[in-house]
Amino acid sequence: MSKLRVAVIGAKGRIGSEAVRAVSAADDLELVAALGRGDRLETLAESGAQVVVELTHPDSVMANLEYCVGQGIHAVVGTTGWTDDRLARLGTALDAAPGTGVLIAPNFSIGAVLTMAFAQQAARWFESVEVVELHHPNKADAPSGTATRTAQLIAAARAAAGSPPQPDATVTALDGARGADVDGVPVHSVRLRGLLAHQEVLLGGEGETLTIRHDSLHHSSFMPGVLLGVRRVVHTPGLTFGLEHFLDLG
Ligand SMILES: NC(=O)C1=CN([C@@H]2O[C@H](COP(=O)(O)OP(=O)(O)OC[C@H]3O[C@@H](n4cnc5c(N)ncnc54)[C@H](OP(=O)(O)O)[C@@H]3O)[C@@H](O)[C@H]2O)C=CC1
Ligand SMILES: O=C(O)C1=N[C@H](C(=O)O)C[C@H](O)C1
Repeated sequence: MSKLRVAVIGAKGRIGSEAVRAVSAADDLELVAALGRGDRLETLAESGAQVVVELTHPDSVMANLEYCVGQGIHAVVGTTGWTDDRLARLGTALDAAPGTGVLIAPNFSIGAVLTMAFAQQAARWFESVEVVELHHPNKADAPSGTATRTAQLIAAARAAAGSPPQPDATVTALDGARGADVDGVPVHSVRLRGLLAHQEVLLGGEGETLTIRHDSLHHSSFMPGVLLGVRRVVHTPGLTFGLEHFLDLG
């Protein structure tokens, strides 16, 4: 059986270098290109890459994906910074490239995907819910893509259940004290040396609280999800948002 030809963009980065190792070690995959900043995107087509793993920066990801989709190269994307406008632009590019698949995964780790699913499930049963994400201080963006997605899923679940807005009697506050408002869910971002990627979803009701916490302690936590994405995206045309669509969560 021929191996799937895979390239990594952002190959020298924290997660990109781990992805290079994981792809190289997989028996059914062949690493055909590993691009860093300044390298020519044309290398991707020249190398015969079938799937690109995009792990760069919110300022770089759109141009990289537009090139890949234009060439009919499938993509697995971990880079953050997804807005409705960007998703619409990517959708337009994909419409012109039938058969090409793109997976955008706000988080590749199974624990983080489950955290989002559990939070979505729990959200309607509690009056209050807030998200706290904690990351290393070299992270480019805040809030994290995972926290933004978690808050959006929580808000959608509450809206579907007809939950009222959550109570908050704050009348005076320093700017930022109540976090960022993502669809009505407060999201708080901590940047601290020594951390990698962590998230807590705090839910509160009358006389009880529930905390759902996930910790990524090493970039290897993201690799089973990256490899699953690579293997599945070639059979999944169009845009898939969230690794949960490639998992049977029951
Ligand atoms: N979905 C998930 O599970 C995960 C997602 N991420 C996300 O992945 C992204 C990268 O994170 P991280 O590895 O920590 O960041 P790093 O800064 O460590 O790595 C990014 C790498 O991409 C390079 N780069 C930037 N632009 C380009 C470009 N146009 N072409 C080629 N290479 C480029 C950077 O080069 P230079 O240093 O010169 O700028 C750097 O080497 C972030 O958006 C992060 O949030 C991270 C972990 C898990
Ligand atoms: O930058 C990181 O490190 C991470 N980024 C992703 C995010 O913004 O959610 C995934 C994970 O949290 C690690």
